[in-house]
Amino acid sequence: MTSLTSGNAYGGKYASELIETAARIIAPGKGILAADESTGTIGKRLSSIGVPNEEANRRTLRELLFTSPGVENHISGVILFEETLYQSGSDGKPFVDVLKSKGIIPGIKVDKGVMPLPDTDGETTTQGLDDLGKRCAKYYEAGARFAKWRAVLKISATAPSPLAIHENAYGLARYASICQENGLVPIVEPEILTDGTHSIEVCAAATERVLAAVYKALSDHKVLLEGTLLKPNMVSAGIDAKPASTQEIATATVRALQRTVPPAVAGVVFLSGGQSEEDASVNLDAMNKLPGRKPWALSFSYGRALQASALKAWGGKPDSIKAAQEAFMTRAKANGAATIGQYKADANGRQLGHTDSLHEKDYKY
Ligand SMILES: O=C(COP(=O)(O)O)[C@@H](O)[C@H](O)[C@H](O)COP(=O)(O)O
Repeated sequence: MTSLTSGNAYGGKYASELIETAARIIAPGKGILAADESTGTIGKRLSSIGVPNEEANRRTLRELLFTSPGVENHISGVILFEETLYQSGSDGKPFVDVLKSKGIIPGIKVDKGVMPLPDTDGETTTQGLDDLGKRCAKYYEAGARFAKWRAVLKISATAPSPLAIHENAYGLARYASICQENGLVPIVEPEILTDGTHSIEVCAAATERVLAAVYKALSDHKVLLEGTLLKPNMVSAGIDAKPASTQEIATATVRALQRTVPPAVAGVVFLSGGQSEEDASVNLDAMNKLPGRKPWALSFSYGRALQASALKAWGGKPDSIKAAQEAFMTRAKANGAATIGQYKADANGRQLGHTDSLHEKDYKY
């Protein structure tokens, strides 16, 4: 019989392990916590609650998330920033071991941020390929089993331009290939920002063009799709346009995926992209409730939409850690239910602040 890893795809020593890791991450009812904010970004989050951006405070925030009672019931993987991969909790236990002891898979952000593409309308390319193989090998050794690389695209009269689409698609594909050679499941993240006044149809067309280019590039680089995850934006109207309905977002997003993402891809883990916590849950739930062909798991890899209420509830106060953990678990549970189309919208969401927009203009770093 032909093996799963033959054909035009990576079939090296990690092939079966990659397929297994990806399958564990997209277990029904579970998804990914993106806790990979770089030092600058976490600084913004901490300053919003009046907490200084110091290693001890970054550690406390991450520790409260990773040790929330029952976190393993809804979270299958956590994306870490390099500092956190090598950090230990207040009891001296390495965070990697804390996660592994709960059956949660540690992941690592490996991109080094974006650079402008000259002569474009503020478009960018992502950096970090040069020493990536060495870094992936080191991260695997440290316990990471998946990785994340974020390409950032935008919508304007001229964007996403053919140059930005090509450059970012091939950057993602090269990254994915290097990850697989080193045993890490690549999360392929081509994020189209929501900034703008464009309609949902414009976003749908741009998302389809970008995803089609990404899968052509992944094929050219012989990436084993079964050992990858896609982290796309949901298809929606621009932040300054009339908002689309939940049903419109769910339908347009699933249609864009159907048209461009091969069934071999293990799963799709959406980014929240500045949606409110409640919208991120409701939209994911609506996609999973939609009838029609969906050969991949539809799950989450949220940063802001999993952490915003927890951050507020914590406020940097030791006495509020339990309250912060409860707030985090409320969102983790909601999104876990949404992965199987069983989330019931939160009637109290407005009072609790879960419906506040988490959008940040021009979210690059
Ligand atoms: O992709 C992500 C999804 O975040 P989101 O759900 O949109 O808040 C995250 O991993 C972000 O990329 C991460 O929080 C950004 O941190 P920086 O790399 O900007 O510091």
